[in-house]
Amino acid sequence: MTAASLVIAIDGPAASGKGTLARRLADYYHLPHLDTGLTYRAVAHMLLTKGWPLGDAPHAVEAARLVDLGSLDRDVLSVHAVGEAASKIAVIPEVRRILVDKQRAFAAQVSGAVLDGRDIGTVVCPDATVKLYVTASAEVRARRRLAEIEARDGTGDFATILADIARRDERDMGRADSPLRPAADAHLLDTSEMDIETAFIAARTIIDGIVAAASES
Ligand SMILES: Nc1ncnc2c1ncn2[C@@H]1O[C@H](COP(=O)(O)OP(=O)(O)OP(=O)(O)O)[C@@H](O)[C@H]1O
Ligand SMILES: Nc1ccn([C@@H]2O[C@H](COP(=O)(O)O)[C@@H](O)[C@H]2O)c(=O)n1
Repeated sequence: MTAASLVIAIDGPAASGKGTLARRLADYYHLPHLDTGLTYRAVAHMLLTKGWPLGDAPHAVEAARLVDLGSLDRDVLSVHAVGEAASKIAVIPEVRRILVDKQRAFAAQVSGAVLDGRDIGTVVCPDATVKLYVTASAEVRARRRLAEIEARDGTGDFATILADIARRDERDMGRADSPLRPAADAHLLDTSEMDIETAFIAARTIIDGIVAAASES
């Protein structure tokens, strides 16, 4: 195996730190990165902008077809309401099928890629070189999210954020199509007691071990 075929699949619940880790790993291994959550957010954002109900499957499918991976605007899509809406449209199977096709095309680049989301190791890239399932307790995740919000605009309520995270977990883990769960061959990374640097080193240790073992075989 060469670095050219390195596909790193990262899954985990909301605010577990998978995006932060994915960006660090992509930079370190010189790989393109796709935050697949942004693709679901883009669909939700289109529906919200047009005033269409989130349960309106035909319009959601139309919006999914229009998603352009090169034009995902993190600043616009990262607002809380869009994330909530994204987890509601993410239950629509046809929307998932369209977005998964686009995500697979991204993963198929000659260089390899890093993708993070909820179903990367289980559905999008079942043959990924390395699968990581990043998690942390709901309380730790809520604390991190609160710190992030406070750093941005100075306001946030821990209990509300914790309730949001619990609701999002329930929706993402409980849906019928592609529920969030670790792939059978995923490496679990519980970062509850790790800072960002420690989690990054732990992930690299796993990845480098897999790459080295594959190059010896
Ligand atoms: N190991 C860590 N220790 C402390 N803070 C962390 C750690 N990992 C990530 N963070 C911080 O936690 C917050 C959430 O991280 P991040 O956005 O990467 O999570 P995520 O899993 O991608 O979330 P989402 O799926 O909701 O987009 C960020 O503010 C990030 O800086
Ligand atoms: N592979 C994925 C990625 C995301 N989702 C859904 O989108 C919501 C928003 O994701 P963020 O990571 O940007 O917070 C998320 O709650 C999921 O419902 C998905 O289903 N599959």
